[in-house]
Amino acid sequence: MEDEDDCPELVPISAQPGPPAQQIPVTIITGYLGAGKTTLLNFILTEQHNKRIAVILNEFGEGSALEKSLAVSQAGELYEEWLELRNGCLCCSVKDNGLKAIENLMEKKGKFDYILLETTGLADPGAVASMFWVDAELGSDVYLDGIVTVIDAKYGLQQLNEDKANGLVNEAARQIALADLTIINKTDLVNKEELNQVRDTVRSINGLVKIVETQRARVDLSEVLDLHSFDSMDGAKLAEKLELAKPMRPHLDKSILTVTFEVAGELSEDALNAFIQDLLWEKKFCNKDGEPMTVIRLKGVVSFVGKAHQVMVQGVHELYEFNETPQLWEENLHVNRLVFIGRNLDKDVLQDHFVSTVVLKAETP
Ligand SMILES: Nc1nc2c(ncn2[C@@H]2O[C@H](COP(=O)(O)OP(=O)(O)OP(=O)(O)O)[C@@H](O)[C@H]2O)c(=O)[nH]1
Ligand SMILES: [Zn+2]
Repeated sequence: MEDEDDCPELVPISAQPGPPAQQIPVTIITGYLGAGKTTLLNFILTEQHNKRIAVILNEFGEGSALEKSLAVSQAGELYEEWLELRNGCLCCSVKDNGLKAIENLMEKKGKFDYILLETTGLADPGAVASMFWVDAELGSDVYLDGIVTVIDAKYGLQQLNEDKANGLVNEAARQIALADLTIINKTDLVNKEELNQVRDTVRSINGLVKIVETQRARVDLSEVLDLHSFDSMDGAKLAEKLELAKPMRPHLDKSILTVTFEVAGELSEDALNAFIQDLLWEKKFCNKDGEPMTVIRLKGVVSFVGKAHQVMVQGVHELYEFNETPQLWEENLHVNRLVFIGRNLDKDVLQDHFVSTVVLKAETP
């Protein structure tokens, strides 16, 4: 990790619990082509609310120098601003230009309360998410609040089932895997059975995700904004969410699924770092068929030896961090809860390895 050539994004970061008060939340809105992302953004922008919401639309065309429209809404009124992105790709340019532009704009126009960022239908929201996540830790004005994935009730299943060449992960499934909230939209186009199937499939991929169902993406704003999915406020909710994540049979071939386990005891922080790095970076773990495990999203609440407070684990692709939460452990009740969303995951392999290498002081609950 001292190696300058290493990608700096791979360095684990420890930070203070919760977002600093002055930071502005960013919610990433993703979803396959035509699912209803723009419909959702337009709905949010024109709804009456007391927030000044800025929207970044990532719908760029060809070419190098680009201007992007930045819609800002306040109390149902829309303003439009332009921000310049030099490279065609939002992922590469937003870090330098996009955030700068947002900061400049806020200097001119006053602070926004909220930023929504729509990614293109085929984008990997993980790439965009990790960028904001790291930047927030570097003292940026913004922090990542959550990833919202819109799925088409009628065509979503088909999109999730599409096989990708070379064993690549299907984008639609990846978007569901990373989601903190999934909006199943266009429920007017399906019957109850079809809707159940979509819901079950979403749940089988991502055992933690919150699901809402909409027509024309009309959703209660409180369901979408301020999810706090990446800060320590999420830790307390994890036990609750795990109740949802009952083991489900995968619906799709080679599909992404959720694996969770609970292990009582206190952990070695170094060993957990090694375990996660072997899993995320080195891809050392394989399932029983010898296929390497790929983790797309990782969450957990863990107990480190000598730490009275619960520690939240968060991971997106190869980036992860530990955050100490304000929550204290009860004596002899250190229940470590871990959630992995990804491909070729085998619970027994993961749990056995975790128990034998990471747990320092075991407990029998
Ligand atoms: N029947 C029906 N159509 C909808 C609903 N929501 C959105 N649409 C339509 O679906 C189409 C696609 O919606 P968009 O909001 O543009 O989808 P998007 O995800 O932003 O699409 P891209 O940016 O092209 O990936 C539009 O014609 C919408 O009017 C719905 O609930 N029911
Ligand atoms: Zn759109």
